[in-house]
Amino acid sequence: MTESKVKNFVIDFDSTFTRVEALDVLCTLAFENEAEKKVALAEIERITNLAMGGDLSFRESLESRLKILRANKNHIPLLIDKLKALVSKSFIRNKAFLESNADRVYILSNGFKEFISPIVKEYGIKEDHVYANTFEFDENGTITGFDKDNILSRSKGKPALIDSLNLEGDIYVIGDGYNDYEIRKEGKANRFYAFTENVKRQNVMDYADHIAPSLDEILYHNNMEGALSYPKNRIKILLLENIHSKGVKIVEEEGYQVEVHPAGLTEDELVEKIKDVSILGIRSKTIVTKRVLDNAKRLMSIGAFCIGTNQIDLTECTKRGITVFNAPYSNTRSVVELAIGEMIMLIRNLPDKIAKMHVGKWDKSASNSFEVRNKKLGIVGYGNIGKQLSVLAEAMGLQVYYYDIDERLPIGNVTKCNSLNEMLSQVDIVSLHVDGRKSNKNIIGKEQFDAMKDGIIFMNLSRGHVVDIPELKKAIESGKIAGTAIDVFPEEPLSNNHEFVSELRGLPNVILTPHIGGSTLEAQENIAEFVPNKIISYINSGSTTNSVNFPNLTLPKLENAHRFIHVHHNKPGIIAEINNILAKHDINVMGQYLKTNEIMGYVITDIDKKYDKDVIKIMKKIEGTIRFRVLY
Ligand SMILES: NC(=O)c1ccc[n+]([C@@H]2O[C@H](COP(=O)([O-])OP(=O)(O)OC[C@H]3O[C@@H](n4cnc5c(N)ncnc54)[C@H](O)[C@@H]3O)[C@@H](O)[C@H]2O)c1
Ligand SMILES: O=C(O)CC[C@@H](O)C(=O)O
Repeated sequence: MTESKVKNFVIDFDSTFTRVEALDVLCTLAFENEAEKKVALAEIERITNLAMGGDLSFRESLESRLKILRANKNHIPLLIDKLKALVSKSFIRNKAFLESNADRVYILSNGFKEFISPIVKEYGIKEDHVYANTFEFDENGTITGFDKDNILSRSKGKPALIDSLNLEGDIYVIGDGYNDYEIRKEGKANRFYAFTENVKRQNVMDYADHIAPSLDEILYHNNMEGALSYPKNRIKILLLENIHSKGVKIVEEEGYQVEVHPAGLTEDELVEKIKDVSILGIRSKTIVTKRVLDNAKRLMSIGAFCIGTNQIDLTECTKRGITVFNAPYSNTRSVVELAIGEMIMLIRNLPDKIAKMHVGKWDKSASNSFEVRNKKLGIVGYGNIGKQLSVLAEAMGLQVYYYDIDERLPIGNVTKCNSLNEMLSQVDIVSLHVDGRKSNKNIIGKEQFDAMKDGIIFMNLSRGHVVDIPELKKAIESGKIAGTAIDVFPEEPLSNNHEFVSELRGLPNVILTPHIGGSTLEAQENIAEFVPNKIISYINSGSTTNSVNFPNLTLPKLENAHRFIHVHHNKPGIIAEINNILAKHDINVMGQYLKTNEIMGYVITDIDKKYDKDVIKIMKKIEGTIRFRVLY
């Protein structure tokens, strides 16, 4: 068929316009007895799938399903109410499109007019554009069958009906079933979109001209203005390092194309993978280098599903207008609880005692075993974790000291120290909670171990590179350190299938844990909810609340406006230039928000719906522009 400018959209109803098969819902209404309902529903679903996959004629499938149903006229209003709440999300979103294109939108269904018409009417679809079967009832109102003369009740009814309509222009069929594809197969449509928002049938997708996970995708594919400036299914998100299923579910429900990988990736692997990725989700193992970012042409945002962001080249992200989000508090408590547990284990000399028990040695003695009460705990890095640790430690009777490079408000009765060595020389237990900045490499080395009291308990649950490991080993072997807990290492295996290699293996009274300070189910679940929601809010509205590298702007919801998002190098005059361009094009500004940091400026301008599209090209050309995006 040749393509014309007039586009007619022929839309299936069950599992396309609505999220469900209407007869399945009718079945749940018609059967009161649960056991019967279950059996009937399973049989109806089986028959529906046979027909939708093209393995059973539609007439046979309809007859069999209605026989099982034994539904009544009274069920129909209830069914309509249920279905109204089950319209597909992208159809609800694009109601305005359906209304304004009512002359070119048709519903073509093997379902029943009695419930389809009242539902689609609310979306502006005309009564005489609805083609479907009609029920037959007996004198008691029981549904006994359907109008056999209706062309749609016959096999290949859909192509025959379209043929009879003699529509002017192109015909684009949108549906989830083989019978929808048949219209194209019979040469009665220009294009068949396999609609997969609700169900995915491989044998239908295989025949499609285009697979459409939403109506937004179809409108975008046809260059038609829908509710979204960019369909979500075109946004690919790559989630690495076993991110909690809750996070995966959130981004799937948002409509993104999701790829999940259980382990971290090497730089080479990531360089390949990142090419078509718009959002990257990682934890602490994946190193996002400049080389990775050079290959990340579509990357808009990175989610660190953890606290630390030292594994990401933040400066390079900022230069490219890529936002980075993390979960700054979600696993704080988990780390603190582990630190408390470990300091008690170590001060009682438990790791060695436990190991002996496992080889049959009974070593009951109090030597080298102490209480933590009244001991002095030194915290290096008095940030979120350091502070929370100090609160719990004080509650257990420890005297807490801290050292931080920045000014930090002491909480409770803690003592602030003016230098690291001053603190190290007086405490019995030291716990590191500094951030992972590069300059923190080996902040604990020979000099610091020498400054410590003999028999100290030493713990690092922050970042591996902050401790000089060979010097730590010497301090353990010399007895300077009586007990050690290390959760983080300069080199960590990429996955559980790789060996853990460290010179700390096998040393006395040493607890080695595989970077699990934040690995509790509570923390992982919190993180998996927090980070995706920040990213989604950024993609949908431009809000950068809690971003690690962008100026933080919390924006109002976009309503009845277009939003221009302009990211630029922080230099004078850009906002004036933006506003001059808008004024020259007679664009009415409804709101404007600006925030800068030392590297970049972030300007959001909400404008009236109608504007000259050329302005987009001009905005992108403003000198110093890093990224420009339009939202509606
Ligand atoms: N083991 C785990 O599983 C796990 C879990 C969560 C967080 N972490 C790590 O724990 C660390 C602390 O996390 P947080 O949420 O408390 O971070 P935070 O940013 O709130 O606190 C870090 C503190 O360290 C201070 N600091 C930085 N360098 C210092 C130095 N050289 N000397 C003294 N103080 C210094 C900072 O000023 C800040 O107050 C981070 O490295 C984080 O990545 C590890
Ligand atoms: O879960 C992880 O991989 C990292 C945990 C921790 O180091 C963090 O930075 O939050």
